[in-house]
Order: sequence, then structure tokens, then C-alpha cells
Amino acid sequence: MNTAIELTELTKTYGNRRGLRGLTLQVQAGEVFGYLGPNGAGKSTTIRLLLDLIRPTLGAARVLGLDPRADAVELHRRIGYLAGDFVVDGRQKAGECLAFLGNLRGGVSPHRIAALADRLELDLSARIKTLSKGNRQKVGLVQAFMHQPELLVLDEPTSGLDPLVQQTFLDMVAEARADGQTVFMSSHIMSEVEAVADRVAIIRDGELVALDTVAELRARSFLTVRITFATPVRAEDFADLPGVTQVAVDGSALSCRVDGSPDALVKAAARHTVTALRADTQDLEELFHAYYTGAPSAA
Ligand SMILES: Nc1ncnc2c1ncn2[C@@H]1O[C@H](COP(=O)(O)OP(=O)(O)OP(=O)(O)O)[C@@H](O)[C@H]1O
Repeated sequence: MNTAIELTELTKTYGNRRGLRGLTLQVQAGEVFGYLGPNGAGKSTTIRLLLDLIRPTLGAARVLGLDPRADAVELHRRIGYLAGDFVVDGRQKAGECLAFLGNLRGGVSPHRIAALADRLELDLSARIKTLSKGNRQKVGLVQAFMHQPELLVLDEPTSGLDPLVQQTFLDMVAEARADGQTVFMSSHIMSEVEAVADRVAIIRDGELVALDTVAELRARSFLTVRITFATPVRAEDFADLPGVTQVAVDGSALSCRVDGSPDALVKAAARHTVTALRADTQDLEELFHAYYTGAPSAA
């Protein structure tokens, strides 16, 4: 079994509002898959469909080769799930709650729970209702990871975590991957997904707008180049160069966008005396912002 999650034309309509439209994608077993999108894009809807917490209007999902509806009991045992709105009984102590959830999953060693709690700096003796949002999120993370499931489905797992704990979480994801577990995690923050994911899907308004490896997405980013010359230059000298667009000249200052190799631009610039040069790479965060808003640079 090489496909951990297979979604085919998955659609969820809420009344006349579409939560998700015709989503088709596959997550390979053993990969970390980042699922990105702005608020309301349909990330939680997708995740709830995987867990059979809601049912699709159209289309189908297969998870670990099984049907989320018919095989729900088996799947819930084999998946580690962290809900975006993770809630448990606040009167329980964190340790009691985790031991209870561990028993529901066929028993989890107290050492394993203690080791995860220690790593995340979670106080197992504290009552859940007294915990801060971030510490409650840690309870959610421990319960998702503790039984070493084949598949981790994590909805906004880092929400409320401070940067140090976020890093610990990313380490845990990398280790899960090294152990052969599959991770499907949603986020609206590119940088955290970029750090651990093999592939990334971006959804906007319930539709898939990009799906690629992190490396490929990075290769799609472009340079913004600004060159200052000793004497005024003409825009026409730079306008038709391969990969060079958005050429603007103001006296002796040139700015343009370069997609791919900057070789042609460098050679054209070398015909003049260059006094300053600055090239900024568009980072992935900007690229994602462009996807989120549907701006042309994402095309
Ligand atoms: N139970 C519901 N009833 C009606 N509309 C819903 C329901 N759940 C979700 N929606 C709508 O479906 C769309 C997708 O919502 P969803 O919660 O999946 O987004 P999300 O990407 O997880 O966003 P967030 O990051 O804000 O949680 C939104 O427009 C939302 O208003």
C-alpha cells in the first residue's frame, strides 16, 4: 500500500455554501504532506471528511486503503488525529485524560506519555481547565502521537504553541517520518510546513490551487533585480531579454523581475558600468500569499 490518502472529486456543500469543490489528490505513505490555505479555505472540512466526522456531498475518500465510513472504527485506531478545535473534559488532569485516551487505543505505555509530555514541557498533573491554550494544544499533540499511528492527521497543530515548542513539534514530525509514519498536516503558515513537508497542497475557496514538492515551489519563485548604472540607460535594452519582465527605468536605475536564469540580464547590464546591484528572491511566504489572494505572480 503506497497511497495513504486518496481523494477523488471530493465535494462538500453546506447548504448553498461550498466547503470543498472537487478535490482530487493523493498522499503517499511515508510522506509529510502540508495542507495550506487561508482561513475558511476548506482545510478542516477536508480533514473532517477523512475522519468520517462529516460526509461528502459528492466524491470519495480512501484512507489507508479503507473507507472512512465503513471502516471508521479500524481507521480511528490506526490514525492519530488532532482536531483544530481539540476539546476534552476540563475537569480531568492532563495525565488522566491521556491515560484514558491511551486505553481507548488499546493501551499506551505511561513511559511513552511521560516522555512526550516531558519533551513538550507539559505538566501531566495539571487539570486541563487550568491549562493555557498552548498547553491544551500539547495535550492534543501527545494524544495524537502517543500510539505511534501509521497516519497522523493534524489540523493546525502548532496553533497556540510558542516558537520553541513549535520547533519540538517539527522535530517530532521529522522523527515520525523517519519511522515510516505518514503525516497530513494543515496550516496557514508556510514557513513551518516548508521546514518539514515533502509536498504541499494549497487550497483557496474550497479548490486546489497548487500541489507540488517544496523544492519545485521554491524553484517557481523569482528575483526582483535593481541595478544602478553610472549613466542613464534605456528600457528597450532590457525589455526583450529571456526571463526578464516588468522592466522599469528611471534615469540610471533599472528594476525588473527575473524568472529562471539571470544570465541574459547580467550580460546586458555588463555593457554598461554598474555601480550597484541588488537581487531579492521572492520567498515562499510571498509566493503563497500570491496563491492565497489569486495574484498573477502565482500563475
Ligand atoms: N458546519 C458548517 N456549516 C456551514 N458552513 C460551514 C460549516 N463548516 C465549514 N463551513 C464553511 O466552509 C468553508 C470552509 O471551512 P473550513 O472550516 O473547512 O476552513 P479552514 O480552511 O479549515 O479554515 P480555518 O483555518 O479558519 O479553520 C468556510 O466558508 C466555512 O464557513
